[in-house]
Amino acid sequence: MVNRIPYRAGTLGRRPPRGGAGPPGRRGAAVTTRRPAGLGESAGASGDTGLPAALGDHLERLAAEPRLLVALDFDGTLAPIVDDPMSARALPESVAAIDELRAIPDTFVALVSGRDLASLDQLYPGSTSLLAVASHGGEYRLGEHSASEPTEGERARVAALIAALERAAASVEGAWIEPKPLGAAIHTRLADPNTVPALHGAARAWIRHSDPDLSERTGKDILEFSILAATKGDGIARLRAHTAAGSVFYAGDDVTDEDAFAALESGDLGLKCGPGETRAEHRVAGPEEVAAVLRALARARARWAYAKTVTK
Ligand SMILES: O=P(O)(O)OC[C@H]1O[C@H](O[C@H]2O[C@H](CO)[C@@H](O)[C@H](O)[C@H]2O)[C@H](O)[C@@H](O)[C@@H]1O
Repeated sequence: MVNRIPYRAGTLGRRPPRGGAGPPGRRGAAVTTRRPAGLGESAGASGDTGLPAALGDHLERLAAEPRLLVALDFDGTLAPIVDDPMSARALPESVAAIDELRAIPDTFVALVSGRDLASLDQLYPGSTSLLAVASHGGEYRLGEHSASEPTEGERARVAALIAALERAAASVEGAWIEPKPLGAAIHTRLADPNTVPALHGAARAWIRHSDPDLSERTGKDILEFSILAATKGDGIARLRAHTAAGSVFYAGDDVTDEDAFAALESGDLGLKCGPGETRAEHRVAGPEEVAAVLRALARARARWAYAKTVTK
């Protein structure tokens, strides 16, 4: 039986099973803390940041942008991947750099996540004072503006989806369902990988038969379905328009972040975190290295802001 213990007080939620449900060696395996090629090496490194020269130069150019948007994926980018999604936390070094950035005039920081807005707010202290795009572009909070609540009909579709996925996951040890306001996700990080294709097949068969208009997304040990087809690329476009930013920095680690990278324009900076195919221009090894990049960007941006005040 799948473990289904409520884990989010006051909202729908499930906690993944604890204690050895997963295949050997899976726990924590996704986090890479290795120094990326070029980071900390002198050859080709940029100034005193230790970053690869191309990345360091690009950060310097971005730092001098009159209006800058820094948009950041949460899981796997700010927060190392963990077994229990509600235990994920952004690295303190990244939070410190974000706080520095958001204090600089004409510098906008946004979280862009597949999580729903409520869970993002629960995990990231101070998130309510940042711009946010959640549910892979389906929910957002841009100052006064936020996405409308799902209608009664949409809620009924989501409830039917959740019930179907829970039925499908019930017999798969280690699999569990994360409900969201606009859909639901099947988590299989703790399941035997051999059991996953049949579970995904059963879910997709129900969707084909019962609600073929649902959109599907894949990610790290996760398969998600939503009543909205919005993407993180839509989120970037919305954020760019809202902030009137001249350039965008975006960092992300997973498949759905590719939609955000695809929405970047000339001069913007895409940073892929970790392995895997990407259309991002730059790459680092993991969340620790993302923190180093954010720190470098915050310092460069602060220098730029200071220089602007003294030359006025
Ligand atoms: O867009 P993101 O902020 O990266 O969110 C993507 C999904 O993140 C969460 O799942 C992932 O992280 C979990 C915690 O590290 C991990 O256990 C899971 O295997 C990953 O897929 C979150 O639970 C999902 O709702 C997000 O869509």
